[in-house]
Amino acid sequence: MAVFESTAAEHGGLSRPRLPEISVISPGLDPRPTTAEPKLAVKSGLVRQGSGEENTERVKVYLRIRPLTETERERGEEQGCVAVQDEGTLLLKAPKESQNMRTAERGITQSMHKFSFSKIFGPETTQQQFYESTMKTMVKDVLQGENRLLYTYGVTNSGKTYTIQGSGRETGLLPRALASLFRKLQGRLYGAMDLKPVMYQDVRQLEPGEVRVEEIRRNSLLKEDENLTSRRVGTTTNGDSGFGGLSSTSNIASQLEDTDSVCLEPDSLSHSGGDDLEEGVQFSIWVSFYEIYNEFLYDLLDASPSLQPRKRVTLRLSDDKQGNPYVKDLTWIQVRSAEEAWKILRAGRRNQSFASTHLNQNSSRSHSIFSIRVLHIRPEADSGQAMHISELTVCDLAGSERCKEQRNGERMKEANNINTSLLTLGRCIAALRHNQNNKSRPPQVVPFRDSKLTRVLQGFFCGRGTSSMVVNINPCASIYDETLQALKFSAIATQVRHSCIFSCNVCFFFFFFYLFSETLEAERALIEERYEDKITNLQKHLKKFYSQELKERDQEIEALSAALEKNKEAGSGPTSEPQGDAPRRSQRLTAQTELCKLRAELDQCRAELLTKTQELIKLKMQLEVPGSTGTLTGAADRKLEEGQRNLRQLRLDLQRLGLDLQSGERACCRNTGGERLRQALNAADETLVKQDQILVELQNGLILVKADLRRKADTLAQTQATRPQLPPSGFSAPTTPGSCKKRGCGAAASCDAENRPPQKRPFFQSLFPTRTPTRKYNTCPVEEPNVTPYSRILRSRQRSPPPSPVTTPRTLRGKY
Ligand SMILES: Nc1ncnc2c1ncn2[C@@H]1O[C@H](COP(=O)(O)OP(=O)(O)OP(=O)(O)O)[C@@H](O)[C@H]1O
Repeated sequence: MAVFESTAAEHGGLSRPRLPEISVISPGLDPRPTTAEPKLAVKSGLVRQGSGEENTERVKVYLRIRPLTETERERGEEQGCVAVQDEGTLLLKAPKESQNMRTAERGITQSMHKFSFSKIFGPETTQQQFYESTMKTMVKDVLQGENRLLYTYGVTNSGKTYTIQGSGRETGLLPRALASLFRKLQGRLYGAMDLKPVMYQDVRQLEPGEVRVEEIRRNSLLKEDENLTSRRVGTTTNGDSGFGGLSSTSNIASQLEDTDSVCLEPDSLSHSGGDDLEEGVQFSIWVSFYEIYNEFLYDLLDASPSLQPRKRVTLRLSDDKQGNPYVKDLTWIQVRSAEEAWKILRAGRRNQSFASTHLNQNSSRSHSIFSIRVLHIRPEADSGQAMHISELTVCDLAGSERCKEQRNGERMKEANNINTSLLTLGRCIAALRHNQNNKSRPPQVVPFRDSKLTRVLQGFFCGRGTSSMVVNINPCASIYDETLQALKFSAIATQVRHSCIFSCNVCFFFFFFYLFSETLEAERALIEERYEDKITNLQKHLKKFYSQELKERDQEIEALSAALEKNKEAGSGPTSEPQGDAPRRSQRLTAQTELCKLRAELDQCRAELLTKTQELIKLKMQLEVPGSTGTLTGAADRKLEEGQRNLRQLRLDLQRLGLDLQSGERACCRNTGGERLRQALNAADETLVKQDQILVELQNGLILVKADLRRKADTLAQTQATRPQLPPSGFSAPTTPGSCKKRGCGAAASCDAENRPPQKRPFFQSLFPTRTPTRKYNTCPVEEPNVTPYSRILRSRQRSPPPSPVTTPRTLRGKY
């Protein structure tokens, strides 16, 4: 079965919420310090000036495995899933019931994992041994002016609090560090009352008078701790301190039972005296204690049990003049001995958030941060220049755990916040590692600001100090999967080197870049807002302008439409070129209407022409005279010939009219020849007028001929009367006196002529009907000298009867 070394080398970007299941072996990333790595010159700081990060130490990551309890053994939790291979290598083997084993059986993950650490401490490791290997050096560094951070990380119930604070006589790292610190400072402590408030104010940016307040708090806390210690005897159940119901004094009391004074092994006190301390420097020790609970900061030293229950005051994070974050208004208390500091720690612990979970009856529900500040003072020098501060911070992180296993809503919320802040810590460490290992690539932003925890610890990751990590694990098989995740997280930390000045600058750069980005973002939002306003205004104005324009256009269109309609109504035809389909259609309709009118007129003309033709035919028939009367009818023949010519001419004109009408129709269909149609019609009208004139002339000629003939007939009759003779058979007495009223009595003559063949019909019989000598021929020029035959004919022409419904000849009709 393959074994993989979990170095988390493949840990992706910052956005990946989960650590990779399997990491690839990367020999070049061996996290263990080698002998070739140079040791730092402690005095000169964390890194030597001008040195690169390659010369800096890797972050120390210690692993501590807690022993199984009897109960756990009885439950069968010991399945050999955690095995120490050597001093720095741990092997994890997934137990059967674990999720990891299930996924491994499906071939998704591996069932065995190998991890490397700076040093691994097994279950048999004592508190003293652990202190000696981890924190002892750190205390020494702090006294020499360095800043150090130690934090514990692990699953809940894995021994973090035990490691830091201890239990019973098994005192943890912190009390041992305090004891060691004060032992080393024996005879070098600066008197608290002699410390000028202004000196501390310069560093912490406190208002004058706060130191005095802190003195009062210190005394109050120390007094309360004494009261607590005296009350502790017999106190077992009353766990609520009145601060949110989260503290459990009984548990704390039981933890700290019989530890009224800090109990230390003789070894830890062996390094007494300040051999390594600078000559002439005196020291003042101040402590603070606060917790991060549900992403809120609470001062654990800002409470007195004698006070009534009240709402806890949250602290704010701020940045000092150098851009380093610090907790504003945090209580710092000067302590003069390890015992005093320990008492203050215990008093503060009473305010810490604890709760009972399914894994730990007294589980820390918050990250607690205890800080020791060492003021380096030269009494003979100016206070402002002589003072230097170093810090030792010990952070007991809350344990990571599965949220789903929390049935209580409050516990679930706590677990969520704990896991989120731990995840952010992991992201920060991963980003630091990425930036250190990939210098050619653009640096990633380290998300210190994403959680309160990473923000308060930021300075230690950015060159203001070094950090050491203690990973606590519980070898119980039932929490194997959680342990595996914690170890994967810690594997990333083993890849990180302590940040040098450059990294610090990079971090500050990130910080300022972040701030700058935020400022830019705010400005961008502001500009966007302004421009949105401007755009809105512009849109409003444009809308107004264009609506006005449209309104005016509409009005213009309406006016034009009205004018067009008016023109259409007024115009007799298409006077202008059609524009668009609608006008063209209307012009076509107008032309068709006119065409209909013209057709009607033409029909009327035809009918009249036909009538005239018939009349002419009749006249022709009437004018037909026998050869003996040729001398009398010569003029009539000439007139008749002329009439026939005119008739031909009339036919030709009619033909031309038809053609014109046809072309007019075509022009009308094309909708472009309205004018031509009009001209054609005018021409047709003119033709008709001419024909009328010709007809009138013809009729006049005929009348003249008739009158002439009548006169001659009268003369002939008178001549015959002088010689009595039988009247010719062609003459008959007039039937009625008024039968010849019209046009030379042609109708009466035609009545007789109908029964005879035309060529044999006597011309004069048809022209002169029989009448009495006293005939009432009102058109007689003798009887009516004012009424000439010409004027009568003209009158009759003007009063011509309406055209008879004579059908158009087929030949003509076919043309249309
Ligand atoms: N190295 C050890 N030797 C003996 N007992 C230990 C050791 N480590 C832890 N324990 C015991 O295990 C229990 C759980 O330890 P602790 O409370 O320190 O866990 P924790 O990780 O702080 O839990 P949480 O995160 O829930 O606060 C305690 O009873 C503690 O005394």
